Amino acid sequence: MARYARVKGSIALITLTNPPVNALSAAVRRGIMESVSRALKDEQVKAVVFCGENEKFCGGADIKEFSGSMSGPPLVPLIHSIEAGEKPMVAAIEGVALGGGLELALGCHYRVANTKACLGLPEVTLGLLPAAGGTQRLPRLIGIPAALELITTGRHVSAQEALQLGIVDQVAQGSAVQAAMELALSVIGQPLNPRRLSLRAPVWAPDVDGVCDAALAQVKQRSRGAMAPVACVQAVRAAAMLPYSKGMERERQLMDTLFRSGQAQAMQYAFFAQRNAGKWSLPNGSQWNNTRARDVQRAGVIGLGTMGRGIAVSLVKAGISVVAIETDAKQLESGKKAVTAMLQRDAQRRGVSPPLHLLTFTLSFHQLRDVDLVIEAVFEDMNLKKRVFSDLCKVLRANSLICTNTSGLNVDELAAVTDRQPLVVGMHFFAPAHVMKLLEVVYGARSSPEAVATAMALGKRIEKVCVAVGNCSGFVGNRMLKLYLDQSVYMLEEGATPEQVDQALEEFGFAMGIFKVSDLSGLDVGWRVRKASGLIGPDVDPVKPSRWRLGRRYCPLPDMLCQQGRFGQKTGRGWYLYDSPGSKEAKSDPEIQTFLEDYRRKYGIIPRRITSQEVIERCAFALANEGFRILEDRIAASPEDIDVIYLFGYGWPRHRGGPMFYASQVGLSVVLEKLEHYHRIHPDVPSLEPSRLLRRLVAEGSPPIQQWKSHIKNLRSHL
Ligand SMILES: CCCCCCCCCCCCC[C@H](O)CC(=O)SCCNC(=O)CCNC(=O)[C@H](O)C(C)(C)COP(=O)(O)OP(=O)(O)OC[C@H]1O[C@@H](n2cnc3c(N)ncnc32)[C@H](O)[C@@H]1OP(=O)(O)O
Repeated sequence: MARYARVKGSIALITLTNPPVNALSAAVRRGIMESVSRALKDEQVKAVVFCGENEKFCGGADIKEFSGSMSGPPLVPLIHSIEAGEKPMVAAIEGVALGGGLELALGCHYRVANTKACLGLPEVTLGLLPAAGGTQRLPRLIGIPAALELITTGRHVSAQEALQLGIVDQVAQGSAVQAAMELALSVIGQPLNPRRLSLRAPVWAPDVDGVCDAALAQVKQRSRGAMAPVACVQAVRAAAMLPYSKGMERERQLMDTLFRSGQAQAMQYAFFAQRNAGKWSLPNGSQWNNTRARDVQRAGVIGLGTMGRGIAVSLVKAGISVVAIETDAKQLESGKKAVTAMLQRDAQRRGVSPPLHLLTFTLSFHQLRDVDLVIEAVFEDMNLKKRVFSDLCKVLRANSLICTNTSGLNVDELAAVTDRQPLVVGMHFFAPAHVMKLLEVVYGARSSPEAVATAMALGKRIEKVCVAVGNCSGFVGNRMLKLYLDQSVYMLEEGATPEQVDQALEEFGFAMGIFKVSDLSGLDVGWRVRKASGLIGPDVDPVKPSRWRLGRRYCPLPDMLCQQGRFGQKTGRGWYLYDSPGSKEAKSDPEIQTFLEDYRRKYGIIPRRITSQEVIERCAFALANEGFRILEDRIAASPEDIDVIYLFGYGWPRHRGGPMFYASQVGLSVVLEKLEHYHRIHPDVPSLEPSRLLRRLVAEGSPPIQQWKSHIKNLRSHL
């Protein structure tokens, strides 16, 4: 899996051949080893150039191999043999040089990239560190601070930035391979020791300890509880303090620990889950590779509130013309100002001009007559949305798609008011829509595969991580979220404080606890939904609202907060206190403590101590349990899809893989036992009753998550 050729008389060209990204599988490593040895032996060969097939240098180690028993020549000695070779070795970097790919290039004596190349050490995003010498060679090449930044973030850099940092020696306008061969010819006979990074002394920098300590504090704050960023700092610190061979030992020890950690498994699972989500399938057998998406050149966006603005920005940035509609001139004007400002800020950051010519702002539905697709983003009200949908049918071309950005309303009910049910799908964006990566594409009972394919392709084009899901109340993400929120507020009733619950969740790895997130999103949003669904009405006692509604336990605490005008950050008060409306720093509010104590007294609840373990178990297992029900109901095609939704839409920590992966990692029988335990204590919370699928999987011997899909297929007929 490496091709050897002699070119220009004296150059050995070694081409890595393992499409699509020339990952360093055992076969590729063997191919490189044999080719290097051949080049070193061949007296005609005076220099060696490495490149990758299809203009992609190398995407790094083959991640799939990490989950099996690794065989073939190990990478570290292989790269060492390249560096130690007595002929100049030049890396010709086109496309990507990532992870082990860049480490291979760092083992070469020279590096040439073409203008489109991108380079990086993204191992940290897989729960690992660059363990083929990357943590020792890169600091010796570009210094401690720059290496720390690249290794702890896993950021990709352009060829131009790589040149400025000193990672590459040259950027070629055309072919990097041609340029590398010319460079190779020009350096024949020159001493190689100064080019061998491993021979360089540890890197001196003023106050190395201080720099590393600051980096450590930063990574701990940024990725709570994640081991890999911490290990990356420790390995780079070793490059500053120790000779190369000792630094390599440290790199290896740290990698061993990470490699065996559940976190690395979780993050590698997340890597593949994200890519598999794009390979959607519908219950009728239509799927990503047998359905054609339609081309979308022009789109309409109805409603320029927070969501509509973000959606319009995302579309325009991808080069799609947008007709943006509002019903009232004042709202249209303020929407126009906001969208324009967002595009201008983005363009300024990227040093380009804002694509404002792609935007039309109008009050008239008639301007939509030529669009290929419309995304409705009006207020979350079924009747209003139905009116918009039937109005759209009067002006749209017969073959234009209608998409709704509802966060949980019935897509079939909306489709039923149109003249084109097959062309109606949900596109559930997350706020702010131009920032958040997740898009749930919701297919209804009558949505055509073509409509789903079109929404998925459009989502990909605007750089979203898209997951196709079935139609049910709340779809996947919000259906599960409801139960997570329920558990959180029940724990407040039972004795916890918002601070305790949030702290437990943040220690688990969430960037923000659930109560801080609720304050950020606005408590009035859920209040309105509960009113619309009939959970709150005139028959509810305003003094002592019932804790039992629609046949199950109900916690009125969030409603009571809203009645006090505590809507969260926007009103300066919610579960926490803020200095002023709109400010972001959450402070404990003694009034909330008193409010909770009064509440418990009123209902005769004796508060008890709730541990962090209970918080995590009740929240995470309630989520996973509903995930199992979602799989039973065929609303999600796989546990991976559910996990991707939680990773990209709900801040689930990546080093925990997602709620379904977490359940598999904890052990399905443990999850089952815990749910049985909590359901016994809280029989009035039906969602804690273990799902049938969970019971079945445990009965089947708790297969690994990768096998659930086939078990679900077999089990479904028995359920
Ligand atoms: C028992 C104890 C032992 C402990 C000690 C062990 C020590 C072992 C020493 C190991 C040495 C370490 C070496 C190194 O430091 C480690 C690494 O290199 S880890 C890998 C680092 N590389 C990456 O993280 C890059 C990952 N890939 C990407 O970011 C992107 O794929 C891309 C390269 C930017 C391309 O993006 P796109 O064009 O958008 O394409 P896709 O992302 O859709 O990918 C296409 C296709 O390729 C598959 N793929 C991509 N990269 C890899 C890879 N590195 N390995 C395997 N497969 C890869 C991807 O899954 C897609 O597959 P498909 O979905 O099409 O099937």
